[in-house]
Amino acid sequence: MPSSPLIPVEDARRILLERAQPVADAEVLPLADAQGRVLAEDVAARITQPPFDASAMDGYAVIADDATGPVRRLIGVAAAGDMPSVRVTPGTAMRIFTGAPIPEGADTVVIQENTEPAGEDRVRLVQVPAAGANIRRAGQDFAEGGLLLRKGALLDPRTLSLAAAGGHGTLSAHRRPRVAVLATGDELVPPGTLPGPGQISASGGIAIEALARENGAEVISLGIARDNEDELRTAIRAAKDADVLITIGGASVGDRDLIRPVLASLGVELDFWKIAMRPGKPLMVGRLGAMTVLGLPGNPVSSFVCGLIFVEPLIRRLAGLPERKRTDVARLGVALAADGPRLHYMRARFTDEAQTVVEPCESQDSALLATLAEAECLIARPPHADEAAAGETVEVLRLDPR
Ligand SMILES: Nc1nc2c(c(=O)[nH]1)N[C@H]1C(S)=C(S)[C@@H](COP(=O)(O)OP(=O)(O)OC[C@H]3O[C@@H](n4cnc5c(N)ncnc54)[C@H](O)[C@@H]3O)O[C@H]1N2
Ligand code: MOO
Repeated sequence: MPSSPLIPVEDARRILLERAQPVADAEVLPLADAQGRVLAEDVAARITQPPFDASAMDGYAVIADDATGPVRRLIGVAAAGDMPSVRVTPGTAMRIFTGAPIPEGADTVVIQENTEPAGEDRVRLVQVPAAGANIRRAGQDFAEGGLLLRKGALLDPRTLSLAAAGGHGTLSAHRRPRVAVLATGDELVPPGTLPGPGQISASGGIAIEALARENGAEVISLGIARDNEDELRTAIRAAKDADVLITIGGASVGDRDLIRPVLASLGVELDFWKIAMRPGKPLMVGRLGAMTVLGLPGNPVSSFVCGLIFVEPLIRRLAGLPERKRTDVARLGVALAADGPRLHYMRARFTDEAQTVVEPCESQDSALLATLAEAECLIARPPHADEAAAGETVEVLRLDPR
């Protein structure tokens, strides 16, 4: 049976990504639940921060240019949470703590290390800084009504903290893209179930689900379906609310590779099937209404590499997140043979501390997960690349971008 032409990886990515529109729906969420999401609208400060002139240090609030001399009479204590009611006048000082409002009249704070006791209710100022020192001015951070965060901002620890400081307990964030994942194959048993004769553990789904979550998706796990058209159709129908359906396995040309006919029977329009990529050749991409459908190959390294190259950027686009930069360059520690017609992603490790020299793992068989787990990057060998000598520069994809 003749094989269909393989489409280049870059063309396949373009076709997949140019159609993907960020999820428009938004929901109002408590700050903690909004983590990792993208802000759906501009956010203005509800309050001014700091709300009052506040001391930045523990010490004494005084008048800097006070001609009465270094010894000041103590007139009270200002602690964080208090509003001091007494005014600092020439010759006086108020004990003050970090975060407390500056009392009226005072214009500087002398840190306590630069003072010493001078009898009952008196303090000697050993060194007085210029007026304004150690004071955080009201509104220095932001002012009520000012723009705090722009629509599209990633809600991460820093932006969540800023929103909280600005008086927000909830934020309007975009819904996470919903990604349904279905593993297929009569031979698969769920992780944790010991395989019987002829069976293997379904390891591919957990990787794709984890990768999807890591990139901002909500995962709908559809479990494992047998190689049976009716069972596959029923499982796939359960993905009807998903933005993306990912199947694993059954993508190739064997008699039990049923994904393509099953997707077609459900009305999925295929954009392409089979790409010039190794591993990952049998990848198929299509659409069912607004849902993007990806049929990943079954070999777990193949499905994972397809996950990195296609699933990750797709989900990030849908989630409104910027592309994750994985590409880098490194020098080869060993020579490589010429490449075949497919872009070859070779599991590899860096051999130096600085991660500038790379060597491929010994076996590149796409069923071997131990080499995937120990790999640090994938060497990307372009289709038909000539032999490469040790020392040549190659493109790599970092598995854990730094
Ligand atoms: N005659 C040809 N045979 C194959 C070709 C080809 O072009 N011509 N392509 C090969 C390539 S490349 C790949 S990749 C595989 C992919 O095939 P399928 O997508 O149909 O995958 P399966 O046959 O269902 O499974 C392949 C392999 O992976 C195991 N598997 C399946 N699902 C999982 C899972 N969730 N977790 C772990 N392992 C899984 C399955 O047991 C098989 O061992 O086809 C080649 N064949
Ligand atoms: O392309 Mo398959 O994914 O080589 O193993």
